[in-house]
Amino acid sequence: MVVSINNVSKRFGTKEVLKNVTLTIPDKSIFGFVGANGAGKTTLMKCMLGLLPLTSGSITIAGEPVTFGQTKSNAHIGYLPDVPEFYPYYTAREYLQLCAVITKMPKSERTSRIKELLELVGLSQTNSQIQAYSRGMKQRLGIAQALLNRPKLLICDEPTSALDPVGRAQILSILQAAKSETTVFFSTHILSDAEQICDRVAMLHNGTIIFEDELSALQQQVEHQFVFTFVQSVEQAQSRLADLEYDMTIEDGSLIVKLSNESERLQFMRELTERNLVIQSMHPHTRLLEKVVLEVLK
Ligand SMILES: Nc1ncnc2c1ncn2[C@@H]1O[C@H](COP(=O)(O)OP(=O)(O)OP(=O)(O)O)[C@@H](O)[C@H]1O
Repeated sequence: MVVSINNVSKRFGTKEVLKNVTLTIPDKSIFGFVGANGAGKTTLMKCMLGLLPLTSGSITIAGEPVTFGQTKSNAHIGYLPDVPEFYPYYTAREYLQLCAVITKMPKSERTSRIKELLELVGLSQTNSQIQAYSRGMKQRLGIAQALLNRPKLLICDEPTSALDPVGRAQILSILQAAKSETTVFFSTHILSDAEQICDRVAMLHNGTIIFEDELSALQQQVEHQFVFTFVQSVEQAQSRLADLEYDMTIEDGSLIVKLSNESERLQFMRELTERNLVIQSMHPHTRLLEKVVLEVLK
């Protein structure tokens, strides 16, 4: 386990922001840390970086206990804050060269590591100064900087939140590629981002972890579920199908039906035709985290 968070609580005055949080993060995985704004995600990340003292509990990173202030454990961490700051008049290459000097990277490694990282984040062909960068480009440079010294853990605070869909997709694919050399821990309030790349997901709600699981285990919960909308109202459709023994529920104006195999799906289509129900749309259920979250919070 690269990270072990044991019973961590954090209070600001009388306000308890983290309540007995326990999490372990396996090596070389992508761990999605999901929660609404204000849930306490940044607070936990700052605790992992030794930037905030814990009220109680303990955290270990790569076997090293985290202490408040100058913590040795930070030697194993690369960190991308939600709004990374750079020297605006440098190019990406110059900036990474400066970081390599500051962090005392051996000279013999610098050129090849910087080349490798610029390629990873798609900035190898960009020679403009950072001041001309889009938000997405700055986030990508931030990832390159965080990965420079081959950390065992990459922590990213809401790396996709401020980006358009293309920028978000680029960041997600970079994080996925980074997994071959490090463990990625990233926070987000965008459930579909976590769903796309995470091996494991934990959800923080009001300072408490309300679920934590392998994404594949969550996926099983919605496997074989299909979402139908009809020309008729969903209530009408449900009542016309009421005599059949399908597992059906209504969600947001759609009918969710469990159809476990091809013959069940074909039979269901026949039933729809026989009952004069006209399909407007049909697709597999994919919003699984949203569904799990709604169920947990019910
Ligand atoms: N230094 C502080 N003093 C007092 N309260 C704080 C402090 N830092 C954070 N908080 C409070 O703790 C709660 C959790 O904040 P935090 O920034 O950890 O949430 P978050 O999940 O990262 O949300 P966001 O996505 O909006 O950043 C918020 O109510 C915030 O106001």
